[in-house]
Amino acid sequence: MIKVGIVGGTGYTGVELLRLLAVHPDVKLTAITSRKEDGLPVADMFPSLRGRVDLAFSAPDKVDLKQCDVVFFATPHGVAMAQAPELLAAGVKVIDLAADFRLKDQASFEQWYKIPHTASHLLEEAVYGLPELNREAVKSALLIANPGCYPTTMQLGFVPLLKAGVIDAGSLIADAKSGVSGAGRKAEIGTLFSESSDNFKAYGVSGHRHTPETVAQLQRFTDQKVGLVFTPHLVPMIRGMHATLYARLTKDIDNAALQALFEEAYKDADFVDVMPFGSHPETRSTRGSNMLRLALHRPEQDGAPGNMVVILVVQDNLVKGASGQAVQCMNLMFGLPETTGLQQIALLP
Ligand SMILES: NC(=O)C1=CN([C@@H]2O[C@H](COP(=O)(O)OP(=O)(O)OC[C@H]3O[C@@H](n4cnc5c(N)ncnc54)[C@H](OP(=O)(O)O)[C@@H]3O)[C@@H](O)[C@H]2O)C=CC1
Ligand SMILES: CC(=O)N[C@@H](CCC(=O)OP(=O)(O)O)C(=O)O
Repeated sequence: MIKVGIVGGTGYTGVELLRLLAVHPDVKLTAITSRKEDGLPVADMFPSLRGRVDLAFSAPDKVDLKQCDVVFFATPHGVAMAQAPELLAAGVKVIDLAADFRLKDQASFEQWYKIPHTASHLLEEAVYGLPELNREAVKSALLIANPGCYPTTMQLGFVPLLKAGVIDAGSLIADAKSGVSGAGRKAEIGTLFSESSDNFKAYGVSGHRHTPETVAQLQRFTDQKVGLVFTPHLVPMIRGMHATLYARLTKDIDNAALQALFEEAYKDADFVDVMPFGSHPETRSTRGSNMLRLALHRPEQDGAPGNMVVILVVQDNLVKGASGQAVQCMNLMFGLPETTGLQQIALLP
């Protein structure tokens, strides 16, 4: 059994890790931290876990995380970088759901996250945990930088086209919407019911920290210089993410060949569903599951196939966009089948 520790067990990605790992056949939950809830049985805070998780939260300084085989950090940016060096030195694998190790460039991290990087010597060794694009590296990783939720949708949507060299990499557009759980469980005015329900707004339009992360990753797949306009929105739903991606075609390619590019790219990907051309994936078709669904469209111009391709991508921000993806990485790091414990079908309605 893999002994698992979770730092930040009371947040949304923390409890999502608990939901998935409590029924994972190869995992023994060993330590779950919370600074505020030290001593409280986990199932007292989350009754959905009654009978499944019999641990109590421990303050981070009261628990020896070095007894674990792997520690997940479901914490704000900056927490994992403080503890990862010691854990790695003790032979413990680390999966950070925050951004501490996502950007290889320290200056870029410090510019976007406004905190000094205190473990920059680990940036090079950290592996970006997007298995569909990085599977072999994930398998041998000791330190995983789990992608942000928006970057997962953008990369899985754009990469097959970039790799094939059929689009202009310099003019990518991503118009994405997230459920409110994407902002975490901490109290904030913007996520109050009366602020976020019956309302719809864009944010971070002039610059969002997921842009440099996504551009850096997309750049791995093309010699062209990547340019991305990314506009995130907050929508009045709890879970779910929908991205509408736009790319300008530079090659003469028909719709069947476009579709074939995606089917080929994801033929071995259990968690990417390439839907029939022209489909309209719904966020609820991924709710609670680790599946990301996408579909291609080619709007007509003057009665002929136009030169823009539109990719619709949906996922659950807390599962494929965070905790499910982190468990997918853990499975690969420990030599398990990638899908272990992640076979849930989405909840409907
Ligand atoms: N929500 C989402 O959809 C996604 C989130 N992420 C990333 O995952 C991480 C966690 O997000 P989320 O679960 O939403 O956040 P939450 O705000 O819901 O939870 C944060 C957790 O971290 C703990 N925590 C806070 N500060 C510290 C600290 N200094 N030391 C130790 N523990 C701390 C909190 O518990 P306590 O205060 O009791 O210690 C709490 O359990 C973030 O970095 C986020 O950016 C990534 C992808 C998607
Ligand atoms: C709705 C909402 O606020 N979403 C968060 C993204 C959450 C996440 O994936 O991001 P990080 O791990 O990079 O912080 C945001 O826009 O910052």
